[in-house]
Amino acid sequence: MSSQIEPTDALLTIENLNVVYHAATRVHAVKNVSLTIRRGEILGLAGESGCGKSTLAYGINQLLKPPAAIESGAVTFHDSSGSDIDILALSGEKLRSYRWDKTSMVFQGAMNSLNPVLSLYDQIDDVLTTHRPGMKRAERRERIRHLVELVGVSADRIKAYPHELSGGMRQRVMIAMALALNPQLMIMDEPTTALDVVVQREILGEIQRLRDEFGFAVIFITHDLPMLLEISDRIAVMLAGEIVELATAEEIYADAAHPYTRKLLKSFPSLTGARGDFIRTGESINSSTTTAGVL
Ligand SMILES: Nc1ncnc2c1ncn2[C@@H]1O[C@H](COP(=O)(O)OP(=O)(O)OP(=O)(O)O)[C@@H](O)[C@H]1O
Repeated sequence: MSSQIEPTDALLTIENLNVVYHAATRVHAVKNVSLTIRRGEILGLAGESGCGKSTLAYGINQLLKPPAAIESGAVTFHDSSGSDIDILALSGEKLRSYRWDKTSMVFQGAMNSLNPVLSLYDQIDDVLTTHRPGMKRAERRERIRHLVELVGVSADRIKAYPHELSGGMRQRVMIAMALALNPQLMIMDEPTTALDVVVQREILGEIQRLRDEFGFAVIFITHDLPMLLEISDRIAVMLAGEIVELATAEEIYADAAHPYTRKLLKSFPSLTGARGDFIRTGESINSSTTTAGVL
């Protein structure tokens, strides 16, 4: 549970958000959710499959499509410039630029959504040419090399195509793209689920290190509560569309208040080891950061 940053002020405020799917049967997927994301924090969003985590994440970034509809609520981004942005009122170009500039997303299975016919270089270059039209070619080249190195991919691989890379490397490239415009918030929806445990931990270490270096906030979504206990500053637990508990990772681990949180904790029997470490790989993530970046 590393955090050199003391997150104090609000970056994103969600107020009484309600999202409904108007499908064959009406599904009230997000119920009256209110939540504040603090600048620079890693906020874990936990809960079993179907509880509404992705719907909430997509909703706060205005990425939901019919039959989903935001029925009510407000989402406000408190920009570092001092101005507040009413996200649900954004549309068109303003919404597109908000999404990459202020908030970026790494989706579930995103590593498979890289364009197979473009090199890594060209995919990252695409983000920069679209959103930073004033940037010169040489500046973009420099930025792309820097970005891939930041996420632990050697710059001499940037001309490679997605199929030439391992899943872990592809996911690192997705994170590099998400970092491209220096966002203040990164939403990560199960970013490591498809990866094996060792690679998963390296990438988690990388995310923490980057957060410490750049100070962006992260909403990290997964059903894997032990993973969240290790990397999050605070954890929100979702059950049937509602946030039923919000506390620091330490509080959740030591003294979860809600019976559902306790049930979730119990459903991971290998949570604690003899040394009190989380023993998914036998050591705590903080002690594994030295190996982060090794592929
Ligand atoms: N397109 C859709 N049409 C109807 N209902 C949907 C649709 N997408 C999601 N839902 C329902 O909304 C609820 C929340 O789903 P959501 O995908 O947000 O949950 P989740 O917690 O992210 O699950 P997972 O971890 O499996 O991704 C579920 O009951 C789901 O069945």
